[in-house]
Amino acid sequence: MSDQPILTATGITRRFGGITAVDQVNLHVHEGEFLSVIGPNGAGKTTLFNLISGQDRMNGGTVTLDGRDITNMRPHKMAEIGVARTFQHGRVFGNLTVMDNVLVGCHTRMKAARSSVPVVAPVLEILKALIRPASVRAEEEAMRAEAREIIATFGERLTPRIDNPTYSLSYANRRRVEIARALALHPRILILDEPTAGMNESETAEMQEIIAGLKAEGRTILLIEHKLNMVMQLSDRVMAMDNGRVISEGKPYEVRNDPKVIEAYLGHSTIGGGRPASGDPDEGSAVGVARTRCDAPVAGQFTLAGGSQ
Ligand SMILES: Nc1ncnc2c1ncn2[C@@H]1O[C@H](COP(=O)(O)OP(=O)(O)OP(=O)(O)O)[C@@H](O)[C@H]1O
Repeated sequence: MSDQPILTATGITRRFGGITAVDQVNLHVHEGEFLSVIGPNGAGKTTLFNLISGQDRMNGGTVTLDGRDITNMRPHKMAEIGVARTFQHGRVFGNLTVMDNVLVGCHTRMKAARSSVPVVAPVLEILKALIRPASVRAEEEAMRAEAREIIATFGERLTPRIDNPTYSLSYANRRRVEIARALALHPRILILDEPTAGMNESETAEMQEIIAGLKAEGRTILLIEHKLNMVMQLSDRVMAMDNGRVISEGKPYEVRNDPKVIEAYLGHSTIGGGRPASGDPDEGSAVGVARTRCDAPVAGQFTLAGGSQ
């Protein structure tokens, strides 16, 4: 792992009306590091990832990638420079085939490498598409070969369905396609938002194996995940959030055993989501909405997940 972080987020803040969903959060990830972000529902994890990857605009703070300021950069530009992400509920192009979804990732990468001279570059692109010289055909074939290789990472789940439209796939398979498309970007950093949400036990185990494989390749990965066993096994470092703030950070077992983290999962009975913008912690309760914790870790998972290393 290198000394310099690839990605650094400093003082990230996002308010929604009176709620501070992400409050002065600092985060850094080193090359080849696997960082997981955990926390109860409404802690601000997805909002934080949305801000880092350009899906949402922050009220304050900065993000740098390889030292370059990418604060509030548009998502397609983020993708071009190697910030690839998947979404909590999975997003694929339903009418495109598995292959074409993955090719979208490849094309984004190629586009980033091409000239962006106004007028001239688009005209050249159109001419090449019409004439299709040998170099273009070779490039397309190379991209298809690469896409097939990436799809093969998911074994027999996707390869037999490579020419099927993704709307016809199972939910789990659509999530696999989403990761395949992200990998086609050759990302500097791969951001996974609950990649196993809605999956059964065996699908979860399979996905964990694939993510472990990506980690073994030395990829830099940011993960949000409620399944703590998975977090414990995959992560180099864990950051726990609650009410928009980082409440604990460190080795997986340190964070898991941190009383503040246990309290965050067990101690709250009400939620307004983020910490009230006024800073008054009692105001959150005033919203008076029951905390939805359908897939949040429960007490048992803290003790089940590997004792007290
Ligand atoms: N677009 C939005 N408009 C208003 N409030 C929002 C918006 N997005 C998020 N929030 C609020 O911000 C807070 C943090 O939400 P966020 O989805 O980031 O939490 P989370 O930790 O990812 O939760 P979960 O684990 O349930 O996905 C919540 O109170 C949520 O209701």
